[in-house]
Amino acid sequence: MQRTPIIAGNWKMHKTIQEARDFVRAVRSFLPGGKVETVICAPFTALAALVEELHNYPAAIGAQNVHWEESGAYTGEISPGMLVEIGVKYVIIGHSERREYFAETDETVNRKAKAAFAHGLLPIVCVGENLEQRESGKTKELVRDQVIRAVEGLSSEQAKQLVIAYEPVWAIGTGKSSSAEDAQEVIAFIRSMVEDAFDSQVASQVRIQYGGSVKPDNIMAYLEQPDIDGALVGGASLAPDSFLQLVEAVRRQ
Ligand SMILES: O=C(CO)COP(=O)(O)O
Repeated sequence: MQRTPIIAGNWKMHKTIQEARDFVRAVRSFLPGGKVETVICAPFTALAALVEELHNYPAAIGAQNVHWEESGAYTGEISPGMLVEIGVKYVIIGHSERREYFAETDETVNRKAKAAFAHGLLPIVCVGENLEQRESGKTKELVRDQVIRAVEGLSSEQAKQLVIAYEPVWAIGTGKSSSAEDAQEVIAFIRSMVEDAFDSQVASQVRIQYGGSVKPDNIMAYLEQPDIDGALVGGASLAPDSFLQLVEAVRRQ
């Protein structure tokens, strides 16, 4: 089963609407279609403008969070239907920054993933260990729990469309990326967890990215690994040049 690699920029809390427009105007005519899927995950305020700017260009837009309810007394939250209404296709769920600073749990990740699928949004579910967990040899145990709990109750059809991002917390924004071999080992393990939870067909179709200090000069090493289907990129997705270099690396793969 050939999986289309997916390169996603996670802008986190960066870029005003105008900055977002300037960015995509600089990159959009260089985006390849077909062999690579390009996604930009932007702050809520910039999403509608990005959808408009990228109309007829080969890139999808993602949000960085979503609530599981469709409406209600949830001050400050955004529902799946609201994102779909403006043309958003993906949503990052369970990023380690949300788990750490905003009390995201495996349970809320699961609720959000189910709600996203129910409304036609595709989740990019983030998992990954922190330094202490890694140093005490708990990486696989932790990642297994996060994956199994995230996919609970999803149908096989939904699970096939899932994107999982393996992002070791100690590698995020630190410049200390995981070695490609270590990332491959954990990502192959995640794929085997998906097989246990569903079946081998689902496991061969689910796309699993690496994230954590990915840059144009190290992305190739990850892409050469058999189970790594692209990258979720923070810092290096913020400048048009480095973003395009990352996309180009995936296209050439
Ligand atoms: O958190 C990340 C993507 O979601 C990774 O961030 P950096 O690429 O800046 O390390």
